[in-house]
Amino acid sequence: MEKSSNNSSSHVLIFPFPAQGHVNSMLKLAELLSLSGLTITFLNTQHSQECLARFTDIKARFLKYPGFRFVTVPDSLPIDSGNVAKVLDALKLESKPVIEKLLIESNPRINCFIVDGILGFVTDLASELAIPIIYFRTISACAFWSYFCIPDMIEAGELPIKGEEEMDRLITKVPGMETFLRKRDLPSFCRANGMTEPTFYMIMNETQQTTRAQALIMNTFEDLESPILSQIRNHCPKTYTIGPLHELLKSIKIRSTNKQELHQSSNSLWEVDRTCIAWLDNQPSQSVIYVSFGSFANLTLDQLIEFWHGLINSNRRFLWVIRPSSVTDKEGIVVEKFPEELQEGCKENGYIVKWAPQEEVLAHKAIGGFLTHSGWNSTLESIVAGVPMICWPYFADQQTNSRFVSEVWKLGLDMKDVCNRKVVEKMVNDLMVNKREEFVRSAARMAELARKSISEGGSSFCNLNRLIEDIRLMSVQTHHNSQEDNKTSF
Ligand SMILES: O=c1ccn([C@@H]2O[C@H](COP(=O)(O)OP(=O)(O)O[C@H]3O[C@H](CO)[C@@H](O)[C@H](O)[C@H]3O)[C@@H](O)[C@H]2O)c(=O)[nH]1
Ligand SMILES: C[C@H]1CC[C@@H]2C(C(=O)O)=CO[C@@H](O)[C@@H]21
Repeated sequence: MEKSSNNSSSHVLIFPFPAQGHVNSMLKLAELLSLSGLTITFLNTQHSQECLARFTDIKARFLKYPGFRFVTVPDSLPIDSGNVAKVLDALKLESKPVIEKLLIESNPRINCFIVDGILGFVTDLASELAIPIIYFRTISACAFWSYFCIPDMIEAGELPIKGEEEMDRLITKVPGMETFLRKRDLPSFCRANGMTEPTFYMIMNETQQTTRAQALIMNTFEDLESPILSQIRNHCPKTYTIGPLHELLKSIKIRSTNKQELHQSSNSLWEVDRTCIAWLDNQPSQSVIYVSFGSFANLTLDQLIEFWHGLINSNRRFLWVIRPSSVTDKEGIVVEKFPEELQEGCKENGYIVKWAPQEEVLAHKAIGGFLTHSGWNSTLESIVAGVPMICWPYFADQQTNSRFVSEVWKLGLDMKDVCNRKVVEKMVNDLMVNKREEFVRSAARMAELARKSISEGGSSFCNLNRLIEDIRLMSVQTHHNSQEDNKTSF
């Protein structure tokens, strides 16, 4: 990546939705842009910033970039999957004055605003000040495209879904997915109970607003989602695919430091328990299934027990991330202490942590499979590591991602809408033993394509350079505009 001698005037404001999957990928983009010499202001909520400061090396890491600074906005509401629309309203209230001040008063002037694709409320503000805005939607292209087609599905009567018996019916109004996308594979908010919620309308509207942005950034790569990307580009012609971002960042950092090995930095909002790496070191090659449901998903105690029996009955080794406060009883009360017999049963073949160094875990030679909620970062991390998946999608984009993992990319099995010990046991054994060969073959092929896309000359590598060049051009343009403004005001 070339550093420009004329960067000082290129100042980018970056603003993620305050949740792990979003902050993680937008920080990676921020680091890539910093490496190219751009000036970056990264806007976090107080809570995200405090967690990052406590549990990661971000302070030291970003100190290396003289043009980089963090700015915080006051906390809104705590994030959970049940109150997304309310969280957004509160975030809007808290962050708008801070953003307005940054856009008007920053020196050097902000000449590009990269905002999370679900925070479109800043678009009017940016456009009033003639500041170019780029959306970064942190989900897959396939999930984005199904959100985008919701108005067409409603018009055709395919939504709302009328009952459970319709769930396996194919959707006809998402171009490119007619042969495999069932109603149950649409983002969870499209389900009967979700469509009455404000979150459904909020996400549908945010997605439609994407066409107002100057450009769209996606953490994906052309070889993975090219037919869907062609559909998206009919509406958002300037779509930069720059994923898998974590691998692109790693390879550019390795190149720029001339080191073969890189100390893995995390962007975790939880404390990472590294003891699991020592445990993995003592396990046979490809023998362990890694189990993690990301940062939003909560399990009921009944579901936890089904997974637990399924894993133990499979006789496979497992490493399981159980986030603090992520299991509740029938009344919705958090369960922190699990039944004794479950803990006993785990001792022989399992290891449990509250939060793992996931990228490193997936790259470990002992890992042979991933039981995942199909969050987009986890899916990409698994693809890069060549690890096949069992998908148990929890909400949002995950329902669509899991369909692509199983039906389109053939990288694993989809356990959507089922949580039963017999099914868990069977799927774990299918993934790890019975059908292993076919999954490992396609996973290795896709990992190779991912690596190609981020290496020099690859699609994501080139798109990142294009993005950087376009941001530099924006700074020339906004500089010119502000001089014109000054002329008229004098
Ligand atoms: O023990 C753990 C568990 C997870 N992670 C990391 O946390 C991130 C989790 O991201 P993701 O897999 O995308 O899941 P969520 O945190 O649930 O992400 C939210 O944001 C994503 C991006 O928009 C969406 O795709 C998801 O559906 C949404 O739930 C990944 O980078 C993981 O490596 C760890 O480091 N350690
Ligand atoms: C808070 C969730 C609602 C939808 C968001 C999203 C998206 O971009 O559509 C992905 O996953 C979740 O983190 C967000």
